[in-house]
Amino acid sequence: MSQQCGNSRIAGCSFSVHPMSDEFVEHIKGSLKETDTSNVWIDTDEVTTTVRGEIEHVFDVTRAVYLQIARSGVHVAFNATYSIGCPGDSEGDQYTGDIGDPANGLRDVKQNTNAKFSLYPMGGGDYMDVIYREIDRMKEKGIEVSAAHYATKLSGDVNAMFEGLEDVFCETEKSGSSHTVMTVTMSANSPSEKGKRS
Ligand SMILES: Cc1ncc(C[n+]2csc(CCO)c2C)c(N)n1
Repeated sequence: MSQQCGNSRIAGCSFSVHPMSDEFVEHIKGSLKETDTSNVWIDTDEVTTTVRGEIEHVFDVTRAVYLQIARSGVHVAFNATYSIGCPGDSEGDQYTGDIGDPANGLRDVKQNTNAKFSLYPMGGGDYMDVIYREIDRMKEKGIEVSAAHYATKLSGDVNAMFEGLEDVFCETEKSGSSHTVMTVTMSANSPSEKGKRS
């Protein structure tokens, strides 16, 4: 595999979903099958799925896989690392440019979700200013925001959450970060949500 950075601003995400159910294999394989992945380069192995392409398609696909499972009511956890700037290879470069609109719907599914995210704007200077500015952007999306160690905690509607995170990622990139990394951990239908006790 080439270790050279590609020239294109291809985005990517390595992510996993963990449904807390005996039927986890069906949930994982089913969600990947139900999701339209035609606008991204995709590879699934025993640990994660990696998607690469334009930012809007990377977010559309990761949101859809998570939502396919979350909307069934099963408790599901999601872990993702989004990156743009120095992918280290050029796999998927054919998925860059104007290749169409996001292919997955599910935009009107109403589902509450809790998450923590961490933003790493590299190479632009003033990284803490960028992080504080982008946390405020999540508040403007109507997402409840609170502090956590090494991350920011988020709570709210899942589609607003993904929209906000996509905006954060885009705006960080646009405002001068040469390599942006964002980690997200998310959970839906957690039993500990009810009354926040267990
Ligand atoms: C999005 C996503 N991609 C891959 C895995 C890894 N994985 C764990 S069990 C399983 C199905 C049986 O092979 C797979 C592919 C994951 N958890 N989530």
